Formats: sequence, structure tokens, C-alpha cells
Amino acid sequence: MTYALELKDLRKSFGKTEIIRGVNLAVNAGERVGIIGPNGAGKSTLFNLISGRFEPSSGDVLLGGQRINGKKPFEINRLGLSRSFQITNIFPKLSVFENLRCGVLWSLGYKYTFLKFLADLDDANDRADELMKMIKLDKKRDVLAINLTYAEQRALEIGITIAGGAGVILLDEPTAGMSRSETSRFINLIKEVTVGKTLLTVEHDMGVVFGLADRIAVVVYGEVLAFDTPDAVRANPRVQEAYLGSHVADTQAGSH
Ligand SMILES: Nc1ncnc2c1ncn2[C@@H]1O[C@H](COP(=O)(O)OP(=O)(O)OP(=O)(O)O)[C@@H](O)[C@H]1O
Repeated sequence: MTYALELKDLRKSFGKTEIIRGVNLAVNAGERVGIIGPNGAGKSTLFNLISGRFEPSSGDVLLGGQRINGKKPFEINRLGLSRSFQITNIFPKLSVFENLRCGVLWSLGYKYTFLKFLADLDDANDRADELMKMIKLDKKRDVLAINLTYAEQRALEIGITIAGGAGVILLDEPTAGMSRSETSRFINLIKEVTVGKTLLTVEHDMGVVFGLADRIAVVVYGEVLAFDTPDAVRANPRVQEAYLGSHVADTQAGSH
């Protein structure tokens, strides 16, 4: 069976310290996976290994069965994996439409001539329009990104992330900094725009991860302690002991 994304005995050391310590994870196509764990557990490092920002010390990362470790982030992107960052990477002085069109054109690659660029432009315009509707910013088409609300900027960021049509999407704390009502609306938006795609998110907010993920990977000290459905993770005594205890108690008390 080919997985959308597979990590095989993945390890990463910085100096003498092993931060990722033999991670195995197999994600099915179309699955939504939330990665949770205490501060410093290695979640961001894992994302950096998957997206090609860091090279693993050993082990493999497979995208659709193809080994991608050692490849550059842009090469991995062209192979169908797209990542958004906690820090938004939108162009503040471009409009919503222009930002999305840049995302589309970038995904087509740098290696084209001006004539090819012009030929692609019509398609890029159509695709940017389509994305704008998906992220519900069509009424803000010509507004500069800098003048959007924070939640709108995050939506734009997601639009840019999915612009190239990647099948595997990595989102780093997509709802960080949002109010509660913005967060629940945003979870729905993420679900809508990633239908049919494979989604990995790093999350601190338990409400978000339990609302969004089909399966949750609990990372503790660079290892995957559990990888299971939200209910099974909630009920897992090892997870409760190592990490979730207080959150689970809160959740069960109905505080989210
Ligand atoms: N480039 C680096 N060089 C050295 N150490 C690093 C580097 N990147 C991360 N680390 C260390 O690896 C460990 C895991 O960090 P990482 O950022 O992956 O954790 P995290 O689970 O994402 O934490 P948080 O929830 O706080 O974002 C930390 O101890 C961190 O100091």
C-alpha cells in the first residue's frame, strides 16, 4: 500500500542531541492528521524534516511512495507537498487577488519564458479567482493584504498554500492568535478547502485538533507516543500520563 506520506525510522540530531528519535508514521491519502505534543517535543523539527528545510540524520521521508529526503523544499513542493508557516508569508503590499496569483504562478515554476508566462496568465487568473472564492475573500479582491484582518490574512495564507494544487498540505498552528469564534469558523474553512487532500497540522489548541483531525499523532521527546483517532488518544493512559491529562480533564468538563 502506498501512503500519501510516510516517515520511516526518522532521526534528527543537532550536535550530540537527538531531537527526533526514530519516528514512524504512515498517513493515508485524504486523511487529516493533527500533531500534538508538549513544547520542545520536536513537532516543528518534524515539519522541517518533511518539508525539506532540514535533512534527516537517518531514516526516510516518502511522499506518495517516493523518497524525498535530501531534496530542496521547492523540489518537494513541486512534487505535491505544500507548507504554510506560523509566520505568514503573504506579500503585504499586494492585493488579495495578486497574492493568490503569485502563489499560482510560483507553483508553475520559475523556468519559463516570458511567452509561456503570458500564456499561463489567463489560467492563473482563473485559478486565483477560484481560490479567492474558496477562502471566502472574493469581496476583498483588491484590498491590500496589509489591510485585511488577522483571520483574513491567515485565510489568504492558506489560499496561497493550496494554490499549486498540492495533494499534501502542512499547516503550522493555523488558528494561532485567533479568537474562539474565528477559530471555529476557520476550522470549517480548513476542512472545506482541503477536501480530498492529505492534511497535517501542528497544533497547541486541543479544541482545534480534536475538531479537525481524523487521527492524532502525539509526539513526546522526539518519539510518537500514540497515533490514533481522537477518541482513542483521549482514552490512552500513556498519553494522559505523559501529556494530555489536564487538557483531557478540561475537555471532558466541557470547557471547549
Ligand atoms: N536548528 C536547531 N538547532 C539546534 N536545536 C534545535 C534546532 N531546532 C530545534 N532545536 C531543538 O529541538 C527541540 C525540539 O524543537 P521543536 O521546535 O521541534 O519543538 P516543538 O515541539 O515544535 O516545540 P513548540 O511546541 O515549542 O513549538 C528543542 O529542544 C529545540 O531547542
